Amino acid sequence: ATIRRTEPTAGSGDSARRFGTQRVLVEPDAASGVAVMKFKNPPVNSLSLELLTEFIISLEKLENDKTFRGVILTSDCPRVFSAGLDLTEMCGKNPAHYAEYWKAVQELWLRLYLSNLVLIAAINGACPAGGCLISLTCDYRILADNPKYLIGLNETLLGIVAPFWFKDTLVNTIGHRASEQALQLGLLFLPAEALQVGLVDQVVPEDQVLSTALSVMARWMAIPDHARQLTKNMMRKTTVDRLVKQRDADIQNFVSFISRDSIQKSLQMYLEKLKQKKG
Ligand SMILES: CCCCC/C=C\CCC/C=C/CC(=O)SCCNC(=O)CCNC(=O)[C@H](O)C(C)(C)COP(=O)(O)OP(=O)(O)OC[C@H]1O[C@@H](n2cnc3c(N)ncnc32)[C@H](O)[C@@H]1OP(=O)(O)O
Repeated sequence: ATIRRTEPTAGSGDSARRFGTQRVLVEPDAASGVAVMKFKNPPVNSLSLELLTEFIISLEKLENDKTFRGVILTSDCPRVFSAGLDLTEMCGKNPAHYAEYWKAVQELWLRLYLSNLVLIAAINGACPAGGCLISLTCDYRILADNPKYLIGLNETLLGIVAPFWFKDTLVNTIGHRASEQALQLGLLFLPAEALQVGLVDQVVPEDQVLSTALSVMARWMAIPDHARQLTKNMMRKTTVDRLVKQRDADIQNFVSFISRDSIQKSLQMYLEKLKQKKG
C-alpha cells in the first residue's frame, strides 16, 4: 500500500504539531504524553489494507517515541467509529491477497493487544465487528450515548465466523457465557446494553466522549509505566501467544474459509444489502 504522510500543521511547538498519514491523523500533545489518533477513511472507516498499514505505522511511531505514554483512538468520520474489516478486501480477490490482508489484520491486533501504551477507545460512532475488536484491544472504552451507535461482534449475521482470537478478546472482556450468546447471535448492543454487559466501561453524551477519554487517561497515566505494563502483559500474553504459535495456520484457515463459494456469496449479498439500504 502507498502511504502518504500528512504535513505537520503550523503551530507553536511540538504539542501543536499534527502528524500521521492520509488515513490516520495523529494529534500529539508532548506535554501530557498523550496522542489522539483519528481514523479517516471515509465514509465508514472500513479497515482496508491501506488503513491497517497506516494504523500499524502510526502506532509503531508512537510506541518508539518515549514522549508518548497514552493514545486515544477515535474516528474522524461522522457517526461511525469503524465499520470493521473492509468487505471488498475479502470479496472477489485471490488467495494471495486474502493472505496478505489477514496477516495485516493479525499484525494490528497483536500490536494493539499487547501495546505498552495506555490505549483508550473514544467510540464516537457505530462500532461493528472489526471496529469492536479494535476497541476491545484498548484498556478502556467510552461510548457515545446514541441509539445508532451499535457495538458488537456481528460476524454470524454476515454468515462468517469470528476467529478464535476475536472470541478470546471478547471472552477476556465480558466473560464466557455473555460471549457465547453475543457471538452466536451476532449481537449488536445499544450503548446502555453494552455498558451493562461490560463491553464498554462508560457511556457519555456524544459531545463529552473525547474530554472523558482525556480525563480517564490522566488516571491511567498516574500509574508507573513498568508496573502497569507488566500487569497488562500478565493479563493478556497467554491470549496473544495462542495466535503467535499458529499464525500461519490461522492465515491458511482464513484463506480457505473466505475463498469458499458459499462464503463469497454471503459476503456479496451482505454488501448488496448495504448498498440497497440507501435506494
Ligand atoms: C471456522 C474457521 C473460521 C475462520 C474464519 C476466519 C475469518 C472470517 C471472519 C472475518 C472477520 C470479519 C470481521 C469484520 O469486521 S466483517 C465486517 C462487518 N461489518 C459490518 O457488518 C458493518 C457493515 N456496515 C454497516 O453496518 C454500516 O455501513 C454502518 C457502519 C452502520 C454505517 O452506516 P451508514 O452510515 O448508513 O453507511 P452505509 O451503510 O450507507 O455505508 C456507506 C458505504 O460504505 C460501505 N460499507 C459499509 N461497511 C463496509 C465494510 N465493512 N466494508 C466495505 N464497505 C463498507 C457501504 O456498502 C456503502 O457503500 P456505497 O457508498 O458504495 O453504497
